[in-house]
Parts: sequence; structure tokens; C-alpha cells
Amino acid sequence: MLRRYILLNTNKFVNCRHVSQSMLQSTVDEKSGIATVTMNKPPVNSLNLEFLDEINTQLNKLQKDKIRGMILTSGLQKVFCAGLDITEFYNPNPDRLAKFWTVLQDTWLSLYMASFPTVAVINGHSPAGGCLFAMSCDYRVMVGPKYTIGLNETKLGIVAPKWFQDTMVAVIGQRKAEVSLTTGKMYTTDEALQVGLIDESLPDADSALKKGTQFLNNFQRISPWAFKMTKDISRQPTVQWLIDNKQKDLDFVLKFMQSPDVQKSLGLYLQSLKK
Ligand SMILES: CCCCC/C=C\CCC/C=C/CC(=O)SCCNC(=O)CCNC(=O)[C@H](O)C(C)(C)COP(=O)(O)OP(=O)(O)OC[C@H]1O[C@@H](n2cnc3c(N)ncnc32)[C@H](O)[C@@H]1OP(=O)(O)O
Repeated sequence: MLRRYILLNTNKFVNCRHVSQSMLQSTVDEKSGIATVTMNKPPVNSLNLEFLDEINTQLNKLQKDKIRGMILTSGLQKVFCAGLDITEFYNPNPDRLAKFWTVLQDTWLSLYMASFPTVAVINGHSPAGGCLFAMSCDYRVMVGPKYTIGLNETKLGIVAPKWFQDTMVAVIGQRKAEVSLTTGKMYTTDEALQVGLIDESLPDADSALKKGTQFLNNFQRISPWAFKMTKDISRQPTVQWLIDNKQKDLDFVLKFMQSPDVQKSLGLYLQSLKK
């Protein structure tokens, strides 16, 4: 493994393994065993087929490398992740859409059930799929006050799939999730903290990264096996539906996304984004 000193987001030099460098930068601190995975796909870290594939491959690699924890963050100025790349849905090629959705399912399962503790350092806006990724980590630290987070699918004229919804229910509870999902609510950092969608709010990215690292350091005294078993038991009810219904979920998405009404809504939404 290539060893070198590199500059991390914390502006400190640390001795680390440099795992990869592309749309995703991943570094592992040798001493703590904590990986920092930085999404860096300008302009907004939208999740297309190739990017999701890279994220999933990296998560599986980190698992094999037996890292002790992971921070997921963004290398962009003001966006953590803009969610799924809407162009994957608009006038889709059915084969590509099927691959895209399958990789999304797999990436979510890898992240949600990661064998190591995970923290999202949300250093920018985090709508829809970005919020799903953040909620799938074990702890969320967000940089405030100016960014927003939430599952806004209804605002696009589409529907958050069951497993997106269940992930939110697991974080903020049934009632709050229902209101949040039906209204497509995007929470400010303060609101997200109040509702329990995030665990901490910090004024800048450096202190958020430190806070995330502090959380992961809690696990130095906890057996990785005990951690993983506990997390599996806790998260099993949320993941089981997708594990049992991957094909049904995919078939539904293929049908839903090719319906003229959904395509019309997506076209209008894409236009409004371009404006
Ligand atoms: C019963 C079961 C039903 C099952 C249904 C089946 C399937 C449904 C699945 C639905 C799941 C969807 C999940 C999603 O994640 S959908 C994506 C939702 N995302 C958003 O709504 C975010 C939209 N973006 C923004 O709000 C902003 O871009 C921002 C993230 C706040 C950043 O703002 P800013 O920095 O000002 O950047 P711009 O807005 O100027 O954007 C720059 C550039 O990027 C393009 N873009 C932005 N977001 C996306 C995106 N998600 N996908 C693709 N492209 C995006 C934007 O159009 C600009 O492009 P141009 O530079 O070409 O103008």
C-alpha cells in the first residue's frame, strides 16, 4: 500500500494510506484506522451510475481492509450531495436505469450495514439521496447554519421509495417522518437538530470533522464484533424489506420512471434547476 504524507481537510499533516483519487478521495489515518472518504464530483456530487459504483467499491474495500471507522464528507464548497443524478431518470435508457438502480440498492446496503462505525460530516446542502446517505451513517454532524437537508422527493413530483422512507422513520420516528416526507421538507441545520435528523451542528467544517473523529474514537474501547452485532440487530428491520424485494423495487422504479406524468414533472424540475 502506498504510504505518504498528505494534506487533509483539517489542514494538518497526518501519516496515512492513500487509497484512491478520483471522484472519491479516500485516506486512512494509520494511527486511528479511521478513513475519510471525500466525495468530489463537481458541481454538486450528484449520484450517477459511475459515481455510485465507485462509492460502493470503496465501501467494500474499506470493509475488507478492516478500518476502525469512516467519515463521509464532501470536497465541494457548499454541497454535501445533491442526491441522485436526475439525468439518470430523465428520458432514461431502461438498461442503464436498471443498472443505476441496482447499484444504488447495493451501495445503500453497503453503507447502511457497514461493519465499521460511520459518521456523515455534512458540510453543505444535502437533499434527497444526499440526505439518505447521511441518514445511513451512524452519526451526523452538520455545518450550520446555512445549509439544508431533507427528503424533498414530493417537490419533484416523485415518491421516495419505501426504504428511503423507512430510513428516515428509523432516525426521526414515524410521525415526524410522515410530515417531512409528504411535504418534501428541507430542514435548516437548526431545524434538523431539533427534529433529530442530525446529531450535532458545528459552525465550520474543521470543528465538524473533529467532532466526527471524537465520535468514532468512542469505538476504540468497543469490540468491533459487539458493535457490528448490535448494529445488525438494530438496523435489520429497516433493511430486510429491500433484501427480500430487490427485484420488485427495481421493476417498480423502471415502470414509474417511464410514465409520462413522472417524466413531465422531472423535465419541469430539471428546467427549474437550470434557471
Ligand atoms: C411507491 C414507491 C415509489 C417508487 C418510486 C420510484 C423511484 C423514485 C426514486 C426517487 C428518488 C429520488 C432521490 C433523489 O435523490 S432525486 C434528486 C433530488 N435532488 C434535488 O432535488 C437537488 C437539486 N439541486 C439543488 O437543490 C441544488 O443544485 C443544490 C444541491 C442546493 C446546490 O445548489 P447550487 O450550488 O446553487 O447549484 P445549482 O443549483 O446551480 O446546480 C449546479 C448544476 O448542477 C445541476 N444539478 C443540481 N442538482 C442535480 C441533481 N440532483 N441531478 C443532476 N443535476 C443536478 C444543476 O442543474 C446545475 O446544472 P447546470 O450547471 O447545467 O445549470
